[in-house]
Amino acid sequence: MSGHCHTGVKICGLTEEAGFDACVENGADWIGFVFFERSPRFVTPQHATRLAQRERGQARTVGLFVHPTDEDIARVLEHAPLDVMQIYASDERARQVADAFGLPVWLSFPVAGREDLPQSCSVQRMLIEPIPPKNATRPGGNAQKLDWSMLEGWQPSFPWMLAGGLNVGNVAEAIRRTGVPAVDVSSGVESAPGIKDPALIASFVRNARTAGRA
Ligand SMILES: O=C(O)c1ccccc1N[C@@H]1O[C@H](COP(=O)(O)O)[C@@H](O)[C@H]1O
Repeated sequence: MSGHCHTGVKICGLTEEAGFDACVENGADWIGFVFFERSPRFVTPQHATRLAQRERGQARTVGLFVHPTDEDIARVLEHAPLDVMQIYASDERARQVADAFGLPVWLSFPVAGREDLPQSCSVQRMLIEPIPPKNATRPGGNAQKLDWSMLEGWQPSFPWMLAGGLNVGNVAEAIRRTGVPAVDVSSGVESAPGIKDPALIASFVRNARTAGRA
């Protein structure tokens, strides 16, 4: 399944200038900053701001939060110019965050099977990804792939995005099989945890765009 003219691409977990610039040069739609201290991609709000102040092209910035308090979010927004907040939280808490901060919110939504897929979306977008492994130290960014067969024929009426274990070699197949309108990647475009590889970013964006047009 496909037929989209533009598959949205988010590159998540930028920590350094070369990776950030590669996102911009290759036309990524969203650039993600991880505000979760136990991640190898963690950045302070000040560091994210310094990166975001570089040329941003068409890209918008996404701040990733894991079960944040309002204070956690406010502390980041004091410095970092975010366009979107991606959060790991309950549906109700995500709605509260959207109301409190007036920014678009994407809700990370881990699923194990087709029966877990959301029926509705009370924020701006649902980010569908796998449930993390039992011993994982973070809820995402584990290079773990979802079983895409559960998404075949799924056509929700709300915006969604696919994350988890995507890379240069499999993103086109993921888009073709699921018809997903936007994809999100972190580990798959890295040379080491937290360090993005500009050449992999270029190939990932190109492969996603080509598949979306097919
Ligand atoms: O990237 C992280 O370190 C991270 C930490 C905590 C929560 C989420 C995190 N990443 C998100 O998970 C997806 C999938 O990552 P991957 O491509 O499988 O490595 C990533 O795009 C982030 O949105």
